[in-house]
Amino acid sequence: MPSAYHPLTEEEAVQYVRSKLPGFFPSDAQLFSREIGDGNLNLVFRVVDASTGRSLILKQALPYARVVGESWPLTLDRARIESEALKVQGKLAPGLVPRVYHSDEDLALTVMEDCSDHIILRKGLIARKRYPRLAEHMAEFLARTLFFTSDLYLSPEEKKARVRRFINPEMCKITEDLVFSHPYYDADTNSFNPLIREDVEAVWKDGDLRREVAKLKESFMTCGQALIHGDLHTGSVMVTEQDTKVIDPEFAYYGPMGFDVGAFLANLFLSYASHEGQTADSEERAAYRQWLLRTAEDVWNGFLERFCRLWDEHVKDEMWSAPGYRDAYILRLLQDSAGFAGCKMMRRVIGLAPVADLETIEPPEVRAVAERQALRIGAQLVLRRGEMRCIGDITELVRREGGAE
Ligand SMILES: Nc1ncnc2c1ncn2[C@@H]1O[C@H](COP(=O)(O)OP(=O)(O)O)[C@@H](O)[C@H]1O
Ligand SMILES: CSC[C@H]1O[C@H](OP(=O)(O)O)[C@H](O)[C@@H]1O
Repeated sequence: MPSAYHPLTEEEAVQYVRSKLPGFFPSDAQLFSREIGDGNLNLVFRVVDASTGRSLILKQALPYARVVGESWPLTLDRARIESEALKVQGKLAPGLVPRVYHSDEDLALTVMEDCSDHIILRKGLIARKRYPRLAEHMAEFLARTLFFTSDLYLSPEEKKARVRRFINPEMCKITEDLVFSHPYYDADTNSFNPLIREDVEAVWKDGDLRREVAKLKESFMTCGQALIHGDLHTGSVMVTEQDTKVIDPEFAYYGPMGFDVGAFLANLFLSYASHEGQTADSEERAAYRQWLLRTAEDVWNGFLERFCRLWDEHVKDEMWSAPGYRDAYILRLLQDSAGFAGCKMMRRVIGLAPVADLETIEPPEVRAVAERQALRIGAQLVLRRGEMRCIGDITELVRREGGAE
């Protein structure tokens, strides 16, 4: 750990900002600081000038996982990765991530644009809000960040230099454990609704499912296709009706593109399952579920259109231009996305770090209905990913497996 490192207090966050970003606030401004972090890992301070309302976010990594405590030590290098990834993404997808004002490797922190006029997408989805521009923005973010960081665009030398910069072994290990291993056996970290124990035990005994998840785990560990966000769930996206910001890329590394696409789709499908479990008016609930699936389709179709356009404009390598290669690449990406989406759904039902979409459903009997749906959808996405030919096949599967029991 760098000797200068210590976790800041709210007061120290103010002093830090005054000394390192002297022009940001007037020197006589009265600054207020509050720690607002609600994620699993880090401190997040919001510093505000009360008289003008001008503000910023200072995010600092702790040397352990906040959600567990000091017994789970964690690399501070994730703050460097997050800062660098935000800068790369900000260049490739301008306006779709918070601007970085300042980074400090010794204190493991990033000072960035305050997006507090946005809300965390997961909260919006729980409240059944619709976001008309979300699909377009996510399609743009995914297409541009994945295409321009891959071998399709970069020279082999530049690509490998970037792979080196974004080696992120400790954060990848968390995903390898929590997404691809622990949910598939009786691991200590698992935590699930006791009412679905039979369904969870069926997952643990399902040899076909475990074999297919093992293949996806191998792909996560070995396929360095592009600089991926690495944790693109709906808690990592902040929204207004008109705007979208992707935050929190501390899990970024060179991995399979389908892991990002799949993560986002998975969280729309988790929301889909969660609205089955709610007790609100059924017509409104059904209409909202349709909006979620339409959004998933629009994300993929928007992504596909942009990705193909970028391919046609920028791909120069003789071999990447071989007949049928682009279509084969995209089909594999769709099928990978389906498989990764399945894993990301099952981990949120069985493993550590559940999602509020499901966790907040009361009583537990109603929650269990939604959780079983999520498990069924997740398992079928993994098992049948090779049959998926277009996004409609995926949403059809979600509709079928997400029906009443
Ligand atoms: N740039 C930002 N602007 C406004 N709020 C933010 C910003 N970054 C993070 N937050 C708030 O802090 C919370 C935790 O941030 P996040 O980056 O997800 O932390 P963690 O890595 O611990 O999960 C978010 O849910 C959001 O409420
Ligand atoms: C102990 S880390 C668990 C879990 O938390 C991360 O999410 P976030 O930082 O957005 O809260 C990530 O999904 C990890 O798998």
